[in-house]
Amino acid sequence: MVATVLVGMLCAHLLCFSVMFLLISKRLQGKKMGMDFFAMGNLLLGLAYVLQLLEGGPAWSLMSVVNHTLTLASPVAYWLGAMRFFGQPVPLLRPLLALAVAYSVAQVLVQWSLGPVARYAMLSGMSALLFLIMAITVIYGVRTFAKDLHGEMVFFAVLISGICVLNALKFMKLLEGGLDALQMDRNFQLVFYIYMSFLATVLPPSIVWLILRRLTDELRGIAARAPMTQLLNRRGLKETLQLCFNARKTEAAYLLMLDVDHFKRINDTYGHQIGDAVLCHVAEVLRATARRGDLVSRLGGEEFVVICLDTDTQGVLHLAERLRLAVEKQALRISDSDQSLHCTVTIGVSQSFANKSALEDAMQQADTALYRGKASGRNRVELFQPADSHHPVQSMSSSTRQISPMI
Ligand SMILES: Nc1nc2c(ncn2[C@@H]2O[C@H](COP(=O)(O)OP(=O)(O)OP(=O)(O)O)[C@@H](O)[C@H]2O)c(=O)[nH]1
Repeated sequence: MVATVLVGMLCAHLLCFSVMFLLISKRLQGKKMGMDFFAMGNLLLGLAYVLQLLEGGPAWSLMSVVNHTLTLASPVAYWLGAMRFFGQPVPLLRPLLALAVAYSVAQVLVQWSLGPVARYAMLSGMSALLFLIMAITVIYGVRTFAKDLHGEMVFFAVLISGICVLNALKFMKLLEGGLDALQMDRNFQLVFYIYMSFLATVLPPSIVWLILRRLTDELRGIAARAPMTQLLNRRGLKETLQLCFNARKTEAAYLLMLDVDHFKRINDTYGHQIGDAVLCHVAEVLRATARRGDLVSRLGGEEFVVICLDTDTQGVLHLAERLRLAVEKQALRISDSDQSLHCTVTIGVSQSFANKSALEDAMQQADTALYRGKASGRNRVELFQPADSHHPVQSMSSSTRQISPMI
């Protein structure tokens, strides 16, 4: 009786969460992250338990063959769903149909040649094997494809190992005690159903949590980047810098402010579309030339900021010169024409700073040095000098800046 109630509740859980997964997958539209596959996994397992309730006990019937096939197909659907979640474009229906046909034929052959115990043992053995492979893959994922989901993956590995062990025990009990081991109210079967009910309650919210994490990470990524260049924006720069200082990855940082020279002329001569292409080109050159770990951002207009971590004054001046040279040397080919467009940048470099609250000061310093560079002829690197604070270089509006030909 207790076991029947447990299995009944298990069915209700599985089928309700199947509908919920389906609704979420519809809501996610194009990028379903495997939710439709998880819905299918829950549906197959839910139907398998419905058939088990209808059967009552071990029997050789079409219903039993279908029940076993559905039971084995559901972890395969979860498995494929997990692959989808991690971005693999795997199909669902064809593998499931192939499995259903192959496993149904295998059941008939095993029942006919080895008897009913062997057929039930085959289901437990195959399930244990599937869950073992799943647990190993999840543990492998902690170190490779799912590094960012470390805690969640360990949690899944523990849960999957539990069901793997229970299926292995069932396999052995069947070999030792025959079909009697499957009586629903036996202690082992009760433990089995309690664990399955626990999984059916805990796993779906955990999967929804994974989806939520992916979505919020994506939203945070979108909010932290400028759409045109895909570089960090001001908000993204501040957040990433804070993370670097929090993780104590860096003791001190330098801020480089880069401004495209005579950018207004580029816009006026070639139009805003080419102006935008120049900004994307400069962004790409900066991204490719900066060191791994340096933070490259566009704050707006034709101004870029690079934050260099783990270096000293000599190192940052060297890097700034490398960036300046890279922009000067790499021309942008204008599409639909043989022309290529050269541009240059002027770079102001701040003094070193060691926490996020000093960021605004560092920007001010780099800005002051940048304007000194503009006043001194552009296409150059200028380091902020403490004396600049006493005799600040006047910020020049575009109308008072010296304009020299550059294209
Ligand atoms: N195409 C394009 N133009 C932009 C964008 N943001 C700002 N601008 C233009 O960039 C130009 C900046 O010009 P100025 O600030 O006068 O500076 P400049 O011509 O680069 O001269 P210097 O900085 O003194 O060398 C302005 O004409 C802005 O309209 C953008 O996203 N795309």
